[in-house]
Amino acid sequence: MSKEYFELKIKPKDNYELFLNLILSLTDDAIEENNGEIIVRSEESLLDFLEPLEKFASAINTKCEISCEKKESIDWIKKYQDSIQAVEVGNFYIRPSWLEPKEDKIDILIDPALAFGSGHHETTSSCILAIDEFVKRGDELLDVGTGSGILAIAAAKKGAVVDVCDTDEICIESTLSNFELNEQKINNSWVGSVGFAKKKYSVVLANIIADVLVMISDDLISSTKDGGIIIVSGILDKHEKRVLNRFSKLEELKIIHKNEWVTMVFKK
Ligand SMILES: C[S@@+](CC[C@H](N)C(=O)[O-])C[C@H]1O[C@@H](n2cnc3c(N)ncnc32)[C@H](O)[C@@H]1O
Repeated sequence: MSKEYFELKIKPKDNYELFLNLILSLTDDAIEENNGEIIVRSEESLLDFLEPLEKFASAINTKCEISCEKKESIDWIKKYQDSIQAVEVGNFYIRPSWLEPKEDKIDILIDPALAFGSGHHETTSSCILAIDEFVKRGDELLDVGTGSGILAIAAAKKGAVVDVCDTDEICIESTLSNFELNEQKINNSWVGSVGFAKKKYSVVLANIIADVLVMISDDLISSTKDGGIIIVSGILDKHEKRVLNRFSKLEELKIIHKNEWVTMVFKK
């Protein structure tokens, strides 16, 4: 991509069609028409157009504003990519594929997409810290509301055997492709919630809003093995007590507060 381009602007008082036809006959570059103004942009110089256009305007006795400016090109893709930052959470480094991995960190690749879960949100990063602390090699784990699959990928990288579910089909598609991108294996996945689980897990994760957690709390508990771990997040602190009440029969292992968000870890 060239660093500069030329922008030619022609705004005739009248005889607009005559100017437009002339421009169309002079250039193959794309032409923008905007409120009676004709704009041509090109990486080639358009300065040579100035004189003929001025002569044409005078020949047909039409007032016309004509200008040609050299402008700096903007690499929009690079600008967009620069706006997406990698994020470091405990031992994990979560990055888009155009950034380099970080030495001594567990690498997670997530490219921006429609599904939630880039690692930047407080709830996701708190869950990752909880996974780092409580998930062990060989754990059988269910990630409920997997979104981009980021938490399940973190758990798989710690050696867990992971199942995922989400009520949104796009999230399951996104999770499957992110598992491939991260060269990780997924054991099972389904569109739907924890109610469709066919076995009990040693770890059950759910980063969903408080109202949904309250609604599915019995299913989350019954899908967890005795002695297993439940990690729930997505809870605004004003709903903390309400969610805690639903898990009050379990042992409370850890409560993580990050800004106004709460993450809870229980043992069944
Ligand atoms: C906040 S996102 C969490 C994404 C990812 N796990 C993370 O931690 O970044 C919540 C996800 O839960 C899904 N979801 C909402 N209600 C659900 C339910 N009842 N059962 C399963 N998934 C649900 C949404 O589609 C969304 O993908």
